[in-house]
Amino acid sequence: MGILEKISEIEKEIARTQKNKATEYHLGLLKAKLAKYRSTLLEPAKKGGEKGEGFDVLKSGDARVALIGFPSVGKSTMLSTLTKTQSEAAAYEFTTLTCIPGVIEYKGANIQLLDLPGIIEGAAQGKGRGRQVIAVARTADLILMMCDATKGDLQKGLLEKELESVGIRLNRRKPNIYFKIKKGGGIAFNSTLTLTKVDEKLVQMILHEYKIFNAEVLFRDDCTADELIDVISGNRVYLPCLYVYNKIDQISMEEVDRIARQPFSVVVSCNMELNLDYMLEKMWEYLSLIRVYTKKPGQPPDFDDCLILRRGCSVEHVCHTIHRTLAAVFKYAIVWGTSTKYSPQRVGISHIMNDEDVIQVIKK
Ligand SMILES: Nc1nc2c(ncn2[C@@H]2O[C@H](COP(=O)(O)OP(=O)(O)OP(=O)(O)O)[C@@H](O)[C@H]2O)c(=O)[nH]1
Ligand SMILES: [K+]
Ligand SMILES: [Mg+2]
Repeated sequence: MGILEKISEIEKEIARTQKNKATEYHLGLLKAKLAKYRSTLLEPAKKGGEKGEGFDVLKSGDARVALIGFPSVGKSTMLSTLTKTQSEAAAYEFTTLTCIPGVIEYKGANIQLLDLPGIIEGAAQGKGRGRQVIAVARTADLILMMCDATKGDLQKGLLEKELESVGIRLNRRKPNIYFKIKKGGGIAFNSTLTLTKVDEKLVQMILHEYKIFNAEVLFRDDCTADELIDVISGNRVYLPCLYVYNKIDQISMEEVDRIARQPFSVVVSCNMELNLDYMLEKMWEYLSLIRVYTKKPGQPPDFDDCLILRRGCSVEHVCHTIHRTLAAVFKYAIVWGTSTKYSPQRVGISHIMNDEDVIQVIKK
């Protein structure tokens, strides 16, 4: 039996197994098996097989955004509208066959936008260019999942399932489970709170399925068996995702309103250039980017040129961005903006910066 058949067998068995207390362990075990087989699909393709030609685009700029969606939802139209790059758009499916990079200039940042071939159900198992597209998606900082607003909610669910099956977790946090393989001592299992979704026996069974007999496992949240499997597998990526519903020029106002209210969703029309500004604003927010302006002593801040950093970054990150040796000679900094109680305020190297703060670094 091939891997794909094994996967499909297990999926079928999971589907027909009723979920209750008596089947809990059996299901947990099946899920662990499924995760193991699926991870073999992530391994690079063998020589002579499918190659990633045209897909290994170099990362550039401050962040990378990947356009993922079914064929003909308007991905290429979006790239051509938002960047200086033109990507062929047409009414037939699979117009785009490789990865086409463009640059969005927004709030002083250069954001790399990647147009990709459409993906379909079964993409994760190699249908179309599915595996190459998914490999690129894993390298992105944000997924723009584009759906055709005229086609209802089906596309979203199918795409999520494809990405989910190859270990891409959208809009979710990493499970708060401490996990460490040991040389001996058996399985040390603990939790910091009462667990309602797994118990020690299930955890042991799942670990044994992975042939792990010595490990320390500490649940710091009421996590599920699936989340434990994610942690053990270790090759999961956690990405923010914005669902972009295109072609709203084709649907009723009521329908537009309904879709726009869904979580993580924006509605646009690339052809008519409707609501793209709002989408860019959301994209910026989901990327967690911030702008920091620098100021030299006795001079006004340099508002023409900002540093692009991630939310939560410290003065130390700012120093490294300015020059790699600056942190070593750092004495203190003066910051104007919303991150301080007073403006200006003297801060240390671990101070956390906010969007649009101004900073002056004082050297030793
Ligand atoms: N009505 C309408 N049509 C659109 C809109 N955006 C794109 N289209 C049309 O949708 C069709 C497909 O657009 P593409 O940009 O080629 O779609 P794609 O997702 O890149 O397609 P593939 O590369 O084949 O996966 C074209 O005929 C576009 O003109 C829109 O906002 N409204
Ligand atoms: K198309
Ligand atoms: Mg295209």
